[in-house]
This record gives sequence, structure tokens and C-alpha cells, in this order.
Amino acid sequence: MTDGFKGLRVYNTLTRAREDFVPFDADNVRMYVCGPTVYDYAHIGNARPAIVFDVLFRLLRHLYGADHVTYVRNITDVDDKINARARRDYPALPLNEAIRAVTEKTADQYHADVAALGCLTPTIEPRATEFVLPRTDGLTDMASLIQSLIDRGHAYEAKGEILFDTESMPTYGGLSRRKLEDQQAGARVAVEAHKKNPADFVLWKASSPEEPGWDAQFTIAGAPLAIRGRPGWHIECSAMSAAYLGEVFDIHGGGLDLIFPHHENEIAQSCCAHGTDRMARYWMHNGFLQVEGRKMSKSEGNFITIHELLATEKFGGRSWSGEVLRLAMLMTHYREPIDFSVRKLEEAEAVLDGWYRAVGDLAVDGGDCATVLAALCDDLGTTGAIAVLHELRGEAAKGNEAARAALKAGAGLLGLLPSTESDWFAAKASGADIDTGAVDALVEERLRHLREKNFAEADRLRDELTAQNIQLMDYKDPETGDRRTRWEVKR
Ligand SMILES: Nc1ncnc2c1ncn2[C@@H]1O[C@H](COP(=O)(O)OP(=O)(O)OP(=O)(O)O)[C@@H](O)[C@H]1O
Ligand SMILES: [Zn+2]
Repeated sequence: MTDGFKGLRVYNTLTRAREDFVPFDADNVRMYVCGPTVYDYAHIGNARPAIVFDVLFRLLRHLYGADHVTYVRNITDVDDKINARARRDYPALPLNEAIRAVTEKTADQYHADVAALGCLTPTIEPRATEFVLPRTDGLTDMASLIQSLIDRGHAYEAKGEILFDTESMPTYGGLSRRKLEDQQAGARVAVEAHKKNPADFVLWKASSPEEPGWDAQFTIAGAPLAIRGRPGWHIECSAMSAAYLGEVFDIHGGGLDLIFPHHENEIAQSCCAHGTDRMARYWMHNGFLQVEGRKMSKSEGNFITIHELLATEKFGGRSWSGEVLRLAMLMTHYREPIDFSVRKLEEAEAVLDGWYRAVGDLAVDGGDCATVLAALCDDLGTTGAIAVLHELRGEAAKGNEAARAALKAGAGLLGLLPSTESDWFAAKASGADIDTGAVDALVEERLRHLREKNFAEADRLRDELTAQNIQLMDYKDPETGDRRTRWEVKR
């Protein structure tokens, strides 16, 4: 067995293959995930990477120990979209204050949203604006990285911009498998006159007096060059990952849309600035959450925010709990597209209801979740893990205590144990004097009558339960298609 290998295998976008996960240092497994640009509410598509990489974070903590994993997810608080929003929403404030108001409010909302989705707080959440200029603590900053790129012959200045010279890097395009020649031949991208090559991208751009800017000092060909400006999109992740994880680290993650150009350009910057042959060993990307076959995105206007799902009745005429949203997301493998629908959320709710009913008062600990773990170790096989939990629920319902404990441990590994204030427990609390065993038995009996087509008897049992203030909801088992019934106490 290779040192540091604990059974986890992951699909690596860099090699387009599933590989054994072997960290550089099993005492400090290091992962970086590109975080949100904080100018507006996050949509449920943005929740996908947050949830997927949270499952990976939990799994790594389980395998290597909670204190042996460093997860960095940045906050992008410098972006022209933020500036535009700040001007629109706070016209009376000076721009810098308006920007701070927008980014703080949006970041707080993002934290509340992802916490409701059961995501742990990453180990470190650096903000881009704190890494623009050299820092007193000496952690890697963007201006110094850009200077290294200039010094090593990978960057040039043109028209107040400092650009990355893609031709200076023979391996440019390795992650996305795009060749520079293809990009030139395609000529879809008009060559901006000041670029040497259409694929060259901005590291630093001058700001007009009204725009936010930092006073950066560069040296090009021995001559000082001061440009009051702001960083390009990609350089922040190269700086913040190096600051906390080093020049080369284990896992870099994000959504599929980031492979090109964002991650390709992060690799170009980091490798060329540090003189390394790679930035991260494993590159992992989640698929899109879609609506009617199209990526949910702000630009398409087909998005629904996490906040709307949790706190309003905009989707399906009701609100949804964080646990339901999380399970609905994990019912599809992370690399596959998900079609987001009310039906999917209803399915997830029915499944969770079954689990929580089986786990009951949660007073079972120390369960063995080896089978769930094995599924997750197969490239985050959450669908396999959920199938295992489904079987455990069946066993637990028959009174198997070991299955009940395993169900609880496995659900915990997926980050799906209900928080004590969740809807399920509120519902339980209000029905504290109800004999749940007796209700379950009547519900089962009614299902039997339905299967045997004794409809009159089934209806009689439903009425009997209604009289006890118990409401029945029939649904189809998502896997077998069998009719099932969920019940709750009417409030
Ligand atoms: N529909 C989606 N499904 C899955 N992941 C997504 C989706 N949309 C964005 N992401 C991911 O969310 C994270 C944050 O991305 P970003 O802030 O660029 O999103 P965005 O600007 O809201 O995207 P868009 O403008 O396309 O809606 C990235 O990792 C990105 O890949
Ligand atoms: Zn990034």
C-alpha cells in the first residue's frame, strides 16, 4: 500500500482518469476550491460545488483526521460586477464604502445559506482584497506573483495592462487540452490589438480615477512602473492558494465551467511564477445544475437563489429545508448534470423522512459506516452511499439496532444528520404524545389494504388517523416505484 493512500479514488480532470488519492503529506491534506464572487445572492447552482466539496472535506477529515485537512475557499470581493452593483445600490456612499457594503452583506448571506445546507466552514476563507499588495506577514500576494512572472519572462506590459504571455509557456492548455494554435486558427476571439496572442490574459489592469484601485509598483526591464489598478480574475486564486497551501498542493476544485479559462490560467500563473511543473495534483470539477437541460446561471435568468428555496414559496409553492436541498443534490453523482425540479426535492424529502423516522431520537452512536465509506471512496459515490443508507433504513425499521446506528453514522458522513431545530424535530416535538409505533402499524396496515385493493378499509384507516390529527401523504418509492406513505402531525 502506498503511503498516505486510504482507499480514496478520485477522477482527475488533469489526466481524465480515476486515480488513487495520495496526498503529499498525510498529516496535512490540502484542498483549494474557488469560492463565490460576492455581489448577489448565490443561486442553487452555486450551491453545488459548496455541497460537493463539503462532502469531500468531510470524507478527507474522516480518513486523515479532522486536524489534518486544510480546506481553503476564497471570497472574491474584487470584480467589476461588484463595482457596478455598489454604484447601483448605494449611490450616496463613496465607492469604496459602497463596495464594502455590497461584499459584506453578500458574504454574510452566502455563509448563512451554505450553513443551512449543512456545509462546514472551510479551514480558511481568505478575501481577495487582502491579498492584492505585499503583506506585512509575508504571505504570497498578487502583486509579488505578477512581479515574479515579469522577472521570469512570462508577462509583459501593454496599454496600462500587464498580460500573461501564453506563448512563453510550452505546456499552456494542458488542463483543458486546448492548443494555442487552435485558438489562433479559430479566430473567434478577436485579437485585441495590444495582445501578442489572443489567449494572453490580464494579470493587472489600470483603474480610472473613479474605479477602485491599488497602488502597485512593478519593475519591468530594470525600470520602475507604478500602475494604480486592480487584479485580473485569475491571479487571486494563484496568490491565495500559495499563501495557505504552498506552491504545489493536493486538490483543486470548482465547477466544470472553471476549467477554461480560469483554472487553466491559474495553473499558468502558478507554475510559471514558482518554476513548478504543476499547481495541484488532483483537479476535480462538479457538473452543472440545470433547468430544462440548460445550465442554471445568472446570465440566462433561469436561476433561483438558495435563500428563495429556504425562505420563500417561490419554487413549487412552498419552502424547502436545507437537508432536502442537500440530499437532492447528492442523489446525482457530482460529475453528472442535475436537472433541478420540484419532483426531485419531493423525492429527497420522502427519503430523508424515512431515514429520520428510522434514526428516531438520534440516541444511537458509534455506528459502523464502512459500507457508506466504501461508496464515497469511489470518486465520491454519493448515489451508492444513499442506496446503502436506504437498505439500512429498511433493516432499522425492522428493529435492527446496528443498522440504525450505521444509518445515523452514514448520514452524518454525508452531512445529513438533521440539526436539532430542523423541521423534522419540530414536527416530532408537536406530536410528542403520539404513539409513533401504533401510527406506523396503522399506516402499514392501510398500505396492505391498498395493495389488496380493499379501498374501503384503507379509507377507514385514513379517517381513523385523521381523527387523531395525523396527516398521510402517499408517494412512490424513488427506487422501486412502490407506493409508500409518510405521515406527520397536523399543526
Ligand atoms: N449551474 C451551475 N451548476 C453547478 N455549478 C455552478 C453553476 N453555476 C455556477 N457554478 C459554480 O459556482 C461557483 C461560483 O461561480 P460563479 O460565482 O462564477 O457563478 P456565477 O457567476 O453565478 O455563474 P453564472 O453567472 O453563470 O450564473 C463556481 O465553482 C461555478 O463553477
Ligand atoms: Zn479560482
